[in-house]
Amino acid sequence: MTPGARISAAIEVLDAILAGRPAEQALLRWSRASRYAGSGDRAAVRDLVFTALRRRNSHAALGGALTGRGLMIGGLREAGHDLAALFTGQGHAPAPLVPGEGSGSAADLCDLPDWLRPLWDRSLGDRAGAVAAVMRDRAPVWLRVNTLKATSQTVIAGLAADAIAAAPHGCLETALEVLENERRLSRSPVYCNGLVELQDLSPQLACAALPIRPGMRILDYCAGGGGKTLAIAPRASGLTMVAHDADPARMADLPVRARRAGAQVQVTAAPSGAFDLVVADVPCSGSGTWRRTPDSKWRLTPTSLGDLTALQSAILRRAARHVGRGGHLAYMTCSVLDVENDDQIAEFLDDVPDFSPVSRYLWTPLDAGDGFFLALMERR
Ligand SMILES: C[S@@+](CC[C@H](N)C(=O)[O-])C[C@H]1O[C@@H](n2cnc3c(N)ncnc32)[C@H](O)[C@@H]1O
Repeated sequence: MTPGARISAAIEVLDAILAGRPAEQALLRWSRASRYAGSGDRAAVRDLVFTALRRRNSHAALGGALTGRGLMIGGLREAGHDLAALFTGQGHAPAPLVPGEGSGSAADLCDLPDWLRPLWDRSLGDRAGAVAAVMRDRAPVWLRVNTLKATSQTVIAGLAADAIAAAPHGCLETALEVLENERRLSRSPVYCNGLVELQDLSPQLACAALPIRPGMRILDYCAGGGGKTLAIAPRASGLTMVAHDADPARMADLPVRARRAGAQVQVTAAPSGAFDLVVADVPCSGSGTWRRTPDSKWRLTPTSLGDLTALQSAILRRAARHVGRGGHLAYMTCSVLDVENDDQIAEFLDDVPDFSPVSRYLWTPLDAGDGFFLALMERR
């Protein structure tokens, strides 16, 4: 596909997203209907679409309209492209610009929904503007070394053999940032043989901050695909790892992933008995991960956020019942919003007096990876 044809495709996909279709679905539909598009074309169109969604407000302002065409004009203007050379109307390129099109300004615009700004500002204080600005960019790719099978050094060497460059984080040696050729990862033996998992830095730091000792009984109460379960399993010997989720289908791949990682995990629909540590990685707005899923930033509404906070509160209380005396409860979200984080913990500690706070972390892209929250509490 020519550069102009890729832009036309991105315009079509963005229009479908603006009409309400989730981004992944819209991309998949376009890709199925466009057999002529190679893998490079699909990756390029995806990049154009995701960049436009990350910067939706400012690109719409620069492009003069909140439409696929407006977003692409705004994005290409911001990146300094020659619009006349791309919008030619020739072949599959978009129609030429009409006079005045694409002459808007985006000064002082923030790429967050307007209704969310007060919550965002209250949650992040003097970091609010800087975190919002970083969220306009692509997130780096991080790997977690599976220490049941490999060391960071062997992984780095194995990846290098596939021309993939990776480097460890200064504070957590088992977290590797992929610096070059990330698209080769899915075929690399290091990845296929379970020596690494794709996992952002911040949840890795959160799992590393959990108080884990050999022989503990640990319940991952919202296990989903098992990202936290598999990050915790290598941390000590003799752990009993139990994974639970209200939607068992979300855990369908967990046994295969655990086998590939060499980890022992019991999957259950009904956890029983007391645990030394219960992890509640609750459903959330994902506001810390909007670099990766930028369309969810525009889909979130005050109502859906209210529904989420009610669910988080209920899960936290249910998960707490499984913590034994002297055990810990770890509440996690990939959100930076107080209403999902500190406010939840403050209310919980007021309501459930046998828990006391131990520690609290809020990572943001300014100091780690995605936005991620962890509150650790102890049952007296
Ligand atoms: C943020 S995701 C978990 C991600 C997972 N821990 C990981 O690292 O891959 C939240 C999970 O909570 C589950 N969930 C929703 N309501 C729940 C409930 N009432 N009890 C337990 N799990 C619930 C969802 O099905 C979803 O899989």
